[in-house]
Amino acid sequence: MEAKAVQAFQFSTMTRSTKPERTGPNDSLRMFGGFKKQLFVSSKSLVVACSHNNIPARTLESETFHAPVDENFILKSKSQEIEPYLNGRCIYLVGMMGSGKTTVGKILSQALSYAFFDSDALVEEEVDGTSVADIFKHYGETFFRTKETEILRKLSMMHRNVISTGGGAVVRPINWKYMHQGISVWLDVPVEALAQRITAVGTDSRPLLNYESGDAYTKTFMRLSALFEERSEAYANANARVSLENMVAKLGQRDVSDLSPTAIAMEALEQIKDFLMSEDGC
Ligand SMILES: Nc1ncnc2c1ncn2[C@@H]1O[C@H](COP(=O)(O)OP(=O)(O)O)[C@@H](O)[C@H]1O
Ligand SMILES: O=C(O)C1=C[C@@H](OP(=O)(O)O)[C@@H](O)[C@H](O)C1
Ligand SMILES: [Mg+2]
Repeated sequence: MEAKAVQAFQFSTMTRSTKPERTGPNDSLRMFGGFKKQLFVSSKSLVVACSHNNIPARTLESETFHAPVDENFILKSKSQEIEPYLNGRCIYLVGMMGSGKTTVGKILSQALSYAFFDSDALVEEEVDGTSVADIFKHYGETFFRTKETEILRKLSMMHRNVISTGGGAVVRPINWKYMHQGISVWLDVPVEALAQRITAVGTDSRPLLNYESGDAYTKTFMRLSALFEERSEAYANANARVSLENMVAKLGQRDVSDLSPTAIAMEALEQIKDFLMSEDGC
């Protein structure tokens, strides 16, 4: 797909949330830390009308996940706080299969009014709509990785995108050359939770998980554990890290399964803010 086509693709598929309409006359001052930026926010709920499907939404939806308005209010406020400091740089989500890159990426893109791309989907498009599983089956993993690198090269020339990468993108150093044009965020999810999520939806779409014997969960857990062992150092190259285990401790939640994709998106913005401040030497 030529860069021009990718740009055209961006505009044809871009789903930008429209500017939020604030409600309530009594704006109250609420200091959001970080860049000592004062954000006047309405004391009432924030109605976010998403252009996606032209359905005015009281909540941002990502597939089957709905977040209460207050979570979206905070998400939008945090994104407005850091957006000026991003200077249009792309956000790359990295992490193991099942870590929520695609789900959280869509939510982040809406909050930042960025376009959203899933690198797997772009690879499939590049191979005439062939699924990732069939690309692995008919052309092999090396062919897939070459296409993945080409897609990341083209995306690195664009701005204002949230890009959910495939779980193996971190393995090739050349891919980091492209992802470091933007800001990379590692969604660090315990392998047990990954195995539960992927077992719930099946492993057919993830060809690297179809080798172990045993029941679906055990097979998936064993394979993910082996992959994580190989890759954990590569994921640590990311500029920012969202540790769901740290979130559980910080928020006093019982388990990582209690963390909604929107809450994880908020934490991602928090970690991006910390990275930006470290860049500024704050
Ligand atoms: N925070 C979450 N809590 C529970 N399930 C989640 C969460 N985030 C994603 N999922 C589910 O986990 C599966 C994998 O999510 P996905 O976004 O496809 O991950 P990735 O792109 O990293 O492989 C999907 O079924 C998705 O609905
Ligand atoms: O971890 C991996 O090597 C892969 C992860 C997949 O993407 P998700 O992380 O979105 O499942 C997809 O790129 C392919 O099956 C390879
Ligand atoms: Mg994905």
